[in-house]
Amino acid sequence: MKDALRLLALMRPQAGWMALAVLLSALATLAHVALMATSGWFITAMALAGAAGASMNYFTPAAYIRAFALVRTVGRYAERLVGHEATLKFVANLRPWFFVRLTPLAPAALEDQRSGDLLTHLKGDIDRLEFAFLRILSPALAAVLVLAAGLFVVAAYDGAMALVLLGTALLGGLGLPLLVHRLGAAASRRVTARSADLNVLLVDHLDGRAELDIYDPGRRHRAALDAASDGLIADESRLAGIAGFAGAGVGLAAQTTLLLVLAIGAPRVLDGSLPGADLPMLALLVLALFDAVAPLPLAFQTLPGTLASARRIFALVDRPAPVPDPAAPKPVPAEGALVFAHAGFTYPGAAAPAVEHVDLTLAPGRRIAIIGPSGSGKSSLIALALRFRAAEPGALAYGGAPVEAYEADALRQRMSVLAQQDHLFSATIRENLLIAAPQASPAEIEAACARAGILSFIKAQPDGLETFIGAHGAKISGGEARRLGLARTLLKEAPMVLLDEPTEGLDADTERRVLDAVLEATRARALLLVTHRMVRLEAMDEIILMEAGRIVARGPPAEMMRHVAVVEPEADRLGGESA
Ligand SMILES: Nc1ncnc2c1ncn2[C@@H]1O[C@H](COP(=O)(O)OP(=O)(O)OP(=O)(O)O)[C@@H](O)[C@H]1O
Repeated sequence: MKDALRLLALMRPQAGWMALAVLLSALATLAHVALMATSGWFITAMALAGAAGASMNYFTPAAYIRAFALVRTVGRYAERLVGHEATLKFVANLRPWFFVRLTPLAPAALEDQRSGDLLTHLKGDIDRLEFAFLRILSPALAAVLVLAAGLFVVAAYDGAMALVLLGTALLGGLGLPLLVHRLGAAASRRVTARSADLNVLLVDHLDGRAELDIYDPGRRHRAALDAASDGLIADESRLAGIAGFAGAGVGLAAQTTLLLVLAIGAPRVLDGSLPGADLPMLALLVLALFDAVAPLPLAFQTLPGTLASARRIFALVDRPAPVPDPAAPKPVPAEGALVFAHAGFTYPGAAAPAVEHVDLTLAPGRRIAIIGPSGSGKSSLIALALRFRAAEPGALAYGGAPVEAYEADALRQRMSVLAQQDHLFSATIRENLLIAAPQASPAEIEAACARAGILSFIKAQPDGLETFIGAHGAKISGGEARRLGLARTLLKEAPMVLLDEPTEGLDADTERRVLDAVLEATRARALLLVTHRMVRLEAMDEIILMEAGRIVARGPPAEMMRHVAVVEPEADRLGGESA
């Protein structure tokens, strides 16, 4: 119920359009009902007049019939137009509403999302919410209006007929939908959950198809995918069966009403208390009224799945942002020192802190290398710098003010970052580069690519910068992808450059050349270099050695190289377990 009310509240800005759509829908259906009733009356009256040899004015009823037909057609058209306008306006608000709430959650609060889950939220769940008005709310409200008007008219002719209509309309319009809801609620909710599960399995299956070929010859993953698909098909078949049963039920209710109206009206026609032409009019009127009832079972059937989608969406957007932005953010200074003051951080649910008591100042022009074994907290420091995570305990400051005083996105504009798992888009090399600097000139692009050691590769491609690199850079090698990511990082003119393992996957020669170029390109900027590899560290101002989240040693290169040599005789293998 809470979810339904919240969904209705989301629709409130479009309430005017939606009310108009409901009114037009009711008007079009009522015009249809009136058309049927008048036609029934007219044909019978003409037949009776003909049989009696009397003459009658057929201009007026014919004019009514034309008018009702016109109103029905124009009404339906206008109802579709206004209904879809209302839905489109709702959609136009709903998607940004979702994105605005989703963006601050990324990446920290979305880590537990399964691959493909977000896609399901965006596609299946949001789509279901979009149609909540057209498929559920509008038919239900229009049916109430149409049936109330129909009952009023029928009651004016015959109370018993009105009671019959009330009973069968309640059966067909409420009893049957409730039964459909009861029979199909679990399946409808399962369809929502199973579509999500199927998407997750499918995305995993496609992403990991090479690993599955190697490690899953028994095709267990494929079997799970098939089982999920079969489950979904079974539920959808069940819902289709129930929908068919409901359609037949509404038809039965309509025909039964027709028969009962005839049974009640026939004696009255015979005793002269009801004009002969009025009986077919009433019979066709009640029959046509069931047009308003027909969509209700499906609306009730759709309801649980729609509410399940609403619940999934609300559960996601209600997650607290890991690092909320301030209400009145300060402008971020163009340059400044990034200071970690006794900073610590523990991942939710983790037994031990990933970062503990870190003091560090990354001032303009300063170069700091962070080294340490795998899992020692190096990347977590970068996550703190980027405000993807908030330090607790301790604090971070930039330009003299706590980082919490700034909007996180604005602060990130001062940084250029090569993440450990840098994302390459399914796009061309040029498009991937321009994400960092949309205005970059061809000369700047070329310079960044040359520094990252990827220029000759790009030039060797038949399509050059227009080469399409595939999903996650699947069409280029790991080392090429790393260098492309680095070129993108160097293209952005930010005062702070944070590089997490920039030369991972490069051979020793290329590594040295690339690092020299990086050091040259970032000469006037602040550089934080996270690395396992002891290459060109002599060019750093400070080297920090981390272990288990703590800084265990720090100092200028000459001193630290000796220290590292003691800590780790094979310095190039700092990532090993023994470090
Ligand atoms: N998103 C996360 N959720 C929970 N724990 C995490 C998460 N990311 C990292 N950790 C844990 O935090 C600790 C520090 O990880 P971090 O990635 O900062 O280490 P690292 O020094 O960068 O390692 P590597 O050199 O292997 O990249 C590790 O124990 C790791 O398992």
